[in-house]
Formats: sequence, structure tokens, C-alpha cells
Amino acid sequence: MAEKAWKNEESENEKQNSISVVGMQFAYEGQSPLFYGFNLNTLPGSRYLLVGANGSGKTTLLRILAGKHMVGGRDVVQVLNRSAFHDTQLVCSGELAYLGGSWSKTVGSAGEIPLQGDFSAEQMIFGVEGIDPARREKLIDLLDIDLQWRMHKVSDGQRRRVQICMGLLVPFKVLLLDEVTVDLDVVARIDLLEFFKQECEQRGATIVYATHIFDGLETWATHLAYIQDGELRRAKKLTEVSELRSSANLLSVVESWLRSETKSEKEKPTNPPPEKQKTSPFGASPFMSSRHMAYYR
Ligand SMILES: Nc1ncnc2c1ncn2[C@@H]1O[C@H](COP(=O)(O)OP(=O)(O)OP(=O)(O)O)[C@@H](O)[C@H]1O
Repeated sequence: MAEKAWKNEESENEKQNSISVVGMQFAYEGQSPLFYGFNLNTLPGSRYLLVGANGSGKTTLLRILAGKHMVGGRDVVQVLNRSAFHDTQLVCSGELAYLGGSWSKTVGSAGEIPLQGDFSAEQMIFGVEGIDPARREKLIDLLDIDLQWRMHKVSDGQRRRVQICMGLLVPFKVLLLDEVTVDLDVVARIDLLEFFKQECEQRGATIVYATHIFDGLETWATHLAYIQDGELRRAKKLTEVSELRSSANLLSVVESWLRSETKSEKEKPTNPPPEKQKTSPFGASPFMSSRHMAYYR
């Protein structure tokens, strides 16, 4: 029923993108652009797997989508048709959620919450107001959280469970995940991935998940996005990745892409490659990083 409801709504909205990135450019201070003319569109209900070598730009992209860096005008990076950076309500309302590697979490209007200290899991989880009790119970159960855990005495995996629980308390519409299952045991990871899948199928949520762990993701993801040095080399439905139609699994497909990337790097001439263009395609102004403009969170 729920699935049908969001799909009807979606057809009325003419399949609007849940994420839209158009001609994005971004550089860290003092560095040449990491992203230049970067485009990405996702539809509601999709589960994107974001893959690429170490340093290819996955975390930076997720942080930009999460509104943590300003990368140009309001139209460049839009989530739910609103500017990811300028519309702070997106994050405060919980519609746009980001779960990354750090041990702190912005939970709506509660702001940054440290996840280490002499307090219980219960205090943390029940400290967030306005949460649907049934959803909260479901998450506590799913992540097998003991509400009596003292946060300064738990293991990395247990702390991670509490972090994930808090990040999911509000029913998100777009969820950005940066390698968050890394500390979880197999059962917790499988159950969580299944929960994410249901959130997309039943509510039309969109997930972008950056990971190097591909176990079980062939049947989980709907799309695969492959980044190389800040360039989106592939963005396809998983069913359209030709290598996956043969017997190859996701791990070996991504491994072959990464290996050919490394090989072509080695075969490059020793002269340094020309830097990516540093002027904006939208005007003659010099390229400016988000930090030059002091617009980052
Ligand atoms: N705060 C920062 N300041 C300057 N450069 C940075 C910063 N964070 C990342 N970088 C650089 O930006 C590039 C992309 O880094 P990013 O963390 O986005 O890659 P990644 O694909 O997430 O890597 P990994 O798979 O190792 O997590 C790298 O060259 C990195 O050194």
C-alpha cells in the first residue's frame, strides 16, 4: 500500500530528481579542482552505490550533497529541489540525512551530538524529541541496542549502532552513507541493508552509499556510480552494467575497473598532466574553492 502511494505521488510529480547536480565544480583550498563540470541525477526510490579508489572524491561528494560545502549558485547542487547548502531546513528537518565516519551526528535541530561520554544509549536515543515511538523501537531492535550501554565503555561497533540509530530516527527522504557499516557484524549489516531497501521501496527514499565492501550489494543496489579523480566515469542501473550480466560479481567488476585505472596511471607520460581548467564555465571569474569563499560547514 505504502509503496503504491509514493509511486502514484511520483508519477504526479513527473519523476522529479531527488538529487540533481549540474556543472558542479569544487576545489580544496590551494589545490586544483577535484570536481569540474560534475553532473549527477537520482530518482526517488534509487539506491546508488558510490565506488572509486581511495582519494577519488566519494566522501567529498557526499559532504557536498549533505550541504556541508557551498559549491556555487542555488541550482548547482539540489536535493529534493532545494539547494543542499542554502536550505538548512533540509538537514534540520531530517529529510536529508548524512551518516559519515565521525563519532558525532547532527540530529535535526538537536545539533551536533558527541557519541562518546559517560551517558547511556537510552539517554542519547530518547533525548531526540518528536520521534515516532514505533520507528524508534524498530531501530533499537534492528540494531540490537542495549539501552543501558554507557557510551564511553562500548565497542566501536556498538557505538556505531547507536550513531546509525540516531541518524535514522527521522524518516529521511535522502540518505547519504559514507562507509558506515564497516564496524558492524555480518548480521547487523545484512539487517540494516534490508531496512534501507525497504525505506526506498516503501517510501521512495533515495540512498547514496559509498563503500569498499561489496558483499551482498549486487542485489541491494539499483545503480552504480564510479568516480575516478573526481570524474563520474560510470553511472548506470546495475542491470545495465554489461560485465555483471556475465558471471562476474560486483567485487571483481569494480576491481577490474580500479586495476585498469592504476595501469593507465602508470602508463601516463612523465610530464605532469595539464591542470583542470581553473576558470568558471559560467563566467570569466577565476575559480574559487569553497574555503576561499569561507562557505563550508
Ligand atoms: N579537508 C581536505 N583538505 C584538502 N584536501 C582534501 C580534504 N579532504 C580530502 N581531500 C583530498 O580530496 C581528494 C578526495 O578525497 P575524498 O576523501 O573525497 O576521497 P574518497 O574517495 O572518499 O577516499 P577514500 O576511499 O579513501 O575514503 C583526495 O585527494 C584528498 O586528499
